[in-house]
Amino acid sequence: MKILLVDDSRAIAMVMCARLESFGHEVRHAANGQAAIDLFQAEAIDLILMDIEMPGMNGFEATTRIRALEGHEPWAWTPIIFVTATDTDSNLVTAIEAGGDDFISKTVSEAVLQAKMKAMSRIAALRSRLSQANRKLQDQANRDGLTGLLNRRAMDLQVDTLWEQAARAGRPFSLLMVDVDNFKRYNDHYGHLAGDECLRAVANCIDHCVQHAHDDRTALGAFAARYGGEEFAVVVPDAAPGVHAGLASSLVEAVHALRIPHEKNGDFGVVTISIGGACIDPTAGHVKELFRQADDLLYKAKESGRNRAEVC
Ligand SMILES: Nc1nc2c(ncn2[C@@H]2O[C@H](COP(=O)(O)OP(=O)(O)OP(=O)(O)O)[C@@H](O)[C@H]2O)c(=O)[nH]1
Repeated sequence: MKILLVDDSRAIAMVMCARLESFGHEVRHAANGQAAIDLFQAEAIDLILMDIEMPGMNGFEATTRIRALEGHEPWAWTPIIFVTATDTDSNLVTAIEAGGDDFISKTVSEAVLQAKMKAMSRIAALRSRLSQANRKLQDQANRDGLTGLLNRRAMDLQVDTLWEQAARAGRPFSLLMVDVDNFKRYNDHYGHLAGDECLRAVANCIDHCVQHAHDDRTALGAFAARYGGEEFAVVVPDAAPGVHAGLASSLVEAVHALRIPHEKNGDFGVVTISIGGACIDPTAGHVKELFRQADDLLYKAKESGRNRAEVC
């Protein structure tokens, strides 16, 4: 384990370091609370042994601050054991209240010190596995099972946040509604499984283009989501004028260029998409208005012959 030892006494720290290193641990030493926080932020620490009385920031305050830092990351938790010369009841209570997990005396025997750390590292490992599993679950809950894009629920949540940010910054907000053309006929002709495969390929193509626009900074922060069925949404939260129109055209071209056969898609002969795109000033309208405008324009793109984008 990488252990952060926080103690203002150089002599005690040297003895402790030697003991811990003899158990096979890697030790970092901080001489006060602030130095401990700096080291905690700079390195991946597995366990903290925290002194209480120190000049400047004491161990209780350092612990409270470390817990606050961990609060920004769901499920983050580093075991903190207070090590003190005065193991009074009130010190113990304050230590636990500050976010500490255990309390040992500076004169603790080697066997007890080693056993305590073993127990804490076991809990920390369990917690870390739980945290990974939760992150994975959270990610799965946000993704559409077929295409791997963000699902509608996750998109709605992101749009709410990004919309408010754009309103505060006075930036325009764009949305593209993307729909696969004559997709019912595709399913009817090639079968539902082939339809699934086709949706995956189209989603992948859209995602790739949008990611590219994000990476080359023409549409920073843009992302694609599966809106439902054979419909996708592309959110462009920070677009310079005309960016959403350019992105819409490139999506139409890119999906056409996939050349996925679709005999029942009019004269096109391949899978195509239609797009309705809108851009509005968030301070002057409601997000529902953005979706309504994009939907109306998607309808217009369908009416005008499909395989095209209608954008305002
Ligand atoms: N294979 C497959 N089909 C889906 C999925 N979700 C929706 N669909 C199908 O998508 C089709 C959409 O049909 P419509 O809404 O009539 O639209 P369309 O045939 O694409 O016609 P236009 O939009 O007017 O070009 C329906 O047949 C749905 O069953 C899916 O996950 N997999």
